[in-house]
Amino acid sequence: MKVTVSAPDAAARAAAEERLAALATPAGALGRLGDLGVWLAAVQGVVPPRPPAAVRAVVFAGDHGVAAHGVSAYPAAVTPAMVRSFAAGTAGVCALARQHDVHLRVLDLGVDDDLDGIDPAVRAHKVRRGSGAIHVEDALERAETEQALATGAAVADEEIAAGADLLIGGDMGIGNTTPTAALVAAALGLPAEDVVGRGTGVDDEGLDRKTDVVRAALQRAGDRVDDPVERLTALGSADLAATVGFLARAAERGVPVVLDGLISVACALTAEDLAPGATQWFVAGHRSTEPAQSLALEKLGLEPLVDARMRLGEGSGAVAAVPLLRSAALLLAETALLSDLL
Ligand SMILES: Cc1cc2ncn([C@H]3O[C@H](COP(=O)(O)O)[C@@H](O)[C@H]3O)c2cc1C
Ligand SMILES: O=C(O)c1cccnc1
Repeated sequence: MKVTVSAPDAAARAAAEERLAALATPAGALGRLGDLGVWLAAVQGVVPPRPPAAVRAVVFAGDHGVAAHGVSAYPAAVTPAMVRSFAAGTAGVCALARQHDVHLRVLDLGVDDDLDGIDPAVRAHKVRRGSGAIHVEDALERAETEQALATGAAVADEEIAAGADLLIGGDMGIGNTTPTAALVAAALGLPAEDVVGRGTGVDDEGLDRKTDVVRAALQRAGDRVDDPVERLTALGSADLAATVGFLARAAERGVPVVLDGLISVACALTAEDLAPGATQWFVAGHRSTEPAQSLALEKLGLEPLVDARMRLGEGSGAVAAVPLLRSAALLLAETALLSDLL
């Protein structure tokens, strides 16, 4: 099930590069903001680019079987509690989203709770409760992976139909830095020790347990991980597969995406396997403290915009980068040309 992705507009990129070089600034003085303006022109197909005005973020929530095996500093009960907090607008990313005028919605793909009383729209896409503990069993049945991938793609279509000109996929799910570290290790052919980080802040014993879980999961999955759908079935979860489907569909539809931390970037790495070329539509919002995120970004050839030692997830690092994207577009649009001043 390969997805076809077109390249961003090469003529717009070339024209934007030319305009950037002609601005009344010393050559290269805008640094990453200059590159970002050029990228925006290429993905929008217009020079100068428009500042993204309809930025829409979706938080994909789900629980992870490994959470019962000492891999997180927090209990799984936090996941449904946080989903209620997202719905109430009180999660960390909600404050950032309000500040930067980003539309945010949360969807339960696999929370291990019925979430009684919550807005039914939040639960409408649920695939299952929780996922298999990946060191002992598959995370999902293959049909569930396919359902979650299709759901994520449909959600991207909904957001694009609502007018999105920039998309963000966020995450909520205690334990999710374990399967995402495993997804990165599997995609890059790296051992567990290289990818595992402290997530919410596990101590040294927790880090050892987490490394053992990832090692056992990789061993158990074997070469099934060569196929991205099998990789998600063995090592992922419904929320992660939906995020992959969401990112792949955004690229297929030619809508740019700002990536977040480990969860987002691990899903982008998987989306690139499913939809070769998808990364051309992605920009890295921030650098997480998780080692697997940096390894995956390097593989994708992406350099993060913000490096603020954040490790929250939720899409927060991506939302925090939105003002830089808007600034980059405005700089390219509103700065005079040096030749007009002399
Ligand atoms: C209160 C709270 C809010 C969060 N918001 C995002 N995460 C993040 O931390 C978790 C991943 O880390 P680990 O793999 O160590 O469990 C996920 O829920 C992720 O969304 C949170 C975690 C907590 C505790
Ligand atoms: O990198 C992330 O997104 C991250 C890190 C720790 C915990 N939750 C998310």
